[in-house]
Amino acid sequence: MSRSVTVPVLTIDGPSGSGKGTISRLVAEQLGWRLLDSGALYRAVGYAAGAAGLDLSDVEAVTRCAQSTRIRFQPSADGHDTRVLVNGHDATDELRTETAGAAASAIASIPSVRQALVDMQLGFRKAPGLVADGRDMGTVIFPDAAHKVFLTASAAERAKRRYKQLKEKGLSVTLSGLQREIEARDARDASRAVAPLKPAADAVLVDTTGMPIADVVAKVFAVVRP
Ligand SMILES: Nc1ncnc2c1ncn2[C@@H]1O[C@H](COP(=O)(O)OP(=O)(O)O)[C@@H](O)[C@H]1O
Ligand SMILES: Nc1ccn([C@H]2C[C@H](O)[C@@H](COP(=O)(O)OP(=O)(O)O)O2)c(=O)n1
Repeated sequence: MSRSVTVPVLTIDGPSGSGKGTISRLVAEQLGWRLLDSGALYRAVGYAAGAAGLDLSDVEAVTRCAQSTRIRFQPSADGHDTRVLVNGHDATDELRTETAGAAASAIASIPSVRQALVDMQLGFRKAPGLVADGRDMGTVIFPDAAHKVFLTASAAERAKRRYKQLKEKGLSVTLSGLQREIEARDARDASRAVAPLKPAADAVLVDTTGMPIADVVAKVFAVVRP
């Protein structure tokens, strides 16, 4: 058995806007564990492919892009958030847009792109533990994780959360447009042949509709420290 397998992992999967990023960050802080934002990797590849002018359906070109894109997570100067550097460029703000989410979802349906990102994701598993946020953390990347959670919320609530979040960032979005985009992205993520969005058989399902963030954190924390 390799050493990394003994490092505990909490996987947090779920659809867009279910709270994965928020809850993962808070629970990782409480546990003192590392954090893997796997969605940022797919967003970074989608962004790099777009910046290089690639056709996102060109499987070979996008796969080469996934294999060669340098992605680095770095604490911001004030230490309050994490910046994502893509080939040396701070692309954090561009990566959070719904356009970047849609590009990520498109390239994430290519099996060889997913394969290209496996080792990088496994490399985050280091002591004292890892909280891994994504779509296939509990099913494909860390199937042996001791703790698995699948977060959900109604599509209407997830769209409202995303609307508020993007508005606060000064982006021009509409609630109805966002709900359509989120539902289209979830449908694509859930229906793809490889590593579709679905709960692991041994995941604890948490419906966060109407549930305050602190309550979700407490519920997820209790999965690891009952
Ligand atoms: N339980 C909750 N109640 C209200 N707002 C939430 C809740 N969980 C997350 N949010 C907010 O919703 C937005 C999207 O959450 P995020 O963690 O980015 O979701 P995901 O990573 O699943 O896409 C953020 O602005 C976050 O603060
Ligand atoms: N483990 C993962 C993480 C993300 N993806 C794909 C599918 C998602 O629609 C996009 C963006 O993921 P991300 O978690 O950043 O998106 P949300 O914050 O949930 O809206 O990437 C994936 O296929 N597998």
